[in-house]
Amino acid sequence: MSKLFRAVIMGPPGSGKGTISERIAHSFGLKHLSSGDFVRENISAKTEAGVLAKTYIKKGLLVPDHVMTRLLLPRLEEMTKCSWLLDGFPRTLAQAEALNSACDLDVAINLNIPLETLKERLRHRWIHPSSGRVYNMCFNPPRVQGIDDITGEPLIQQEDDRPEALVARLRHYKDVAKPVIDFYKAKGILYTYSDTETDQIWPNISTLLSTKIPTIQSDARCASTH
Ligand SMILES: Nc1ccn([C@H]2C[C@H](O)[C@@H](COP(=O)(O)OP(=O)(O)OP(=O)(O)O)O2)c(=O)n1
Ligand SMILES: Nc1nc2c(ncn2[C@@H]2O[C@H](COP(=O)(O)OP(=O)(O)O)[C@@H](O)[C@H]2O)c(=O)[nH]1
Repeated sequence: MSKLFRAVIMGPPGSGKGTISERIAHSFGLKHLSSGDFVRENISAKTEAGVLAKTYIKKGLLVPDHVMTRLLLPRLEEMTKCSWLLDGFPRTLAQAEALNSACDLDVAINLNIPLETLKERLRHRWIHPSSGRVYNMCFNPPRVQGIDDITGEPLIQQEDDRPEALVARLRHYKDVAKPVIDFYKAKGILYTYSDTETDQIWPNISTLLSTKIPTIQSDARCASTH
């Protein structure tokens, strides 16, 4: 009997969610769903939820739960034949509860990375805004400094990746993420990884997923979005 695999990945800004999600998508053929990318797509397409979301993001605020769930859940409901990994959602307990009513998760990956490491990584993070591709000038630099490998377009640094902004973002993250972590712990699906290096964490995540995913038939595997 084929079974679809559903996972979420959580962690503070800079913890490596995007980087690890790409590795998981590539190695296990899951679809990587980035909630940040969904938000950006909706803003560009000027959908009702996108227009609303933009008013919050412009002020540096999180998009309210009802807007995020309105934006995300219909997309998930379309993916009835796909195994997926959701990155950046849920961020709050209300989002986790809404997701729980829509589908059963198999695994919640939680990245627990020291503050100093996060600061250092985000200081060197460069982004290709239209695709969401992420680089790090030390860990995975672009081929040409300041230029996206695929499109040749310029890379940018995000204002809120500055160390001063990061401390406030992290404090907020801890407050809202704690109940979500407890929610998944109580369900028995939480897997927490603590280290300063993605390359140390990755083999452990890969081992975990190898034990969970072989039962999934190949027709339930979907290509990555990137
Ligand atoms: N559950 C979510 C997901 C996203 N967003 C909004 C706020 C973010 O500023 C924006 C982009 O989301 P990303 O996850 O791409 O970006 P961040 O910079 O917040 O995340 P990180 O630094 O963890 O990669 O979308 C939100 O409010 N709630
Ligand atoms: N030095 C270093 N940088 C890393 C490591 N893992 C990820 N990065 C970089 O750190 C930044 C944050 O990673 P990202 O995947 O965007 O994290 P997210 O905010 O949780 O999605 C990016 O610039 C990555 O390229 C690592 O092990 N070491």
